[in-house]
Amino acid sequence: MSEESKVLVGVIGGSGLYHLDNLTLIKQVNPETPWGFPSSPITICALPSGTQVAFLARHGAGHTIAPSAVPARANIAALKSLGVRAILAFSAVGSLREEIAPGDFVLPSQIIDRTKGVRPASFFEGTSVVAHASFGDPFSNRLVHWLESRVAGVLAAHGAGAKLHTDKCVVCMEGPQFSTRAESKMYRQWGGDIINMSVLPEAKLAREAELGYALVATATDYDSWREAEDSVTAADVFKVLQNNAQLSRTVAATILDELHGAAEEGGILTEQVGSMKFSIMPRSEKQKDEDRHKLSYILPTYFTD
Ligand SMILES: CSC[C@H]1O[C@H](OP(=O)(O)O)[C@H](O)[C@@H]1O
Ligand SMILES: Nc1ncnc2[nH]cnc12
Repeated sequence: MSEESKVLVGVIGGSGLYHLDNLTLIKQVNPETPWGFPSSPITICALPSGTQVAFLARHGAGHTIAPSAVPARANIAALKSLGVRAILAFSAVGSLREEIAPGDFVLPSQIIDRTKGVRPASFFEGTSVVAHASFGDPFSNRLVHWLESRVAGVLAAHGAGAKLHTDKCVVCMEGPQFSTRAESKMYRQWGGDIINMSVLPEAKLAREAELGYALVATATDYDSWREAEDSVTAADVFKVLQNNAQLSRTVAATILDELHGAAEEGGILTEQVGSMKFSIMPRSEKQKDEDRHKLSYILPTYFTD
């Protein structure tokens, strides 16, 4: 692949976002990774400038994969295998705060994990290699900061009143059922601002693969904490999903070129590179060659003999 045709940015589309706009299809690829196939074939497409990006639908092109069954390891590994350095992940979320209205965008900076251990959450799981990734800042701070003014600009121009909220905390629940009212209120007390079923283990796996990762969340509902209101239903979510997805496409179409071009600037795309160096327990003869080979798929720097 020539320097110009590198695919540096990957986009993961969530509920309602199954394609991007204004792109020319280059090809579809479906890499079989050591963790299986991704949710759907990955579309490599070109922006009008020629810049290429990779797009992957988290729940499959026809939304056939439930949040607990998303093959997140294969998704992240497949994007990494294409040369992607950073991922913009879109997600439909419930709001746990009055000021975050349906239709608003959120760039969270923290996560509370309420998944139930049923999702494979590490590339090292089941191998003879042990690693403890640093996850205190679960998103790539510089990338998130870079996005703030760009997303705000798009919302000001095209958002019809949609606001951008930053420095918020996303609760990731297991689902597929929505939360009880008691849980929804508890998450607010814990400091949660928005809630979804998808950011984990995606963000953890991106970190293990040394990829930049930011979540662009769009609020669809007020979950179930408001006493006087009905609790959230999927129908409530669907009502705003299409609008949110269209605005997300506008965000992507507006910023992807500049983001790709920013690859060399201040490590916006590469701030996680090197982060696993001190997370992997030192090599020992007890580590199996086959496991090291498997891990070389995502971390060739550390696992190529
Ligand atoms: C359709 S409502 C619940 C569903 O929507 C969100 O999906 P995504 O994050 O992929 O946009 C949420 O996480 C749940 O999976
Ligand atoms: N209320 C909610 N809870 C969990 N995930 C969601 N995705 C959209 N709305 C949600």
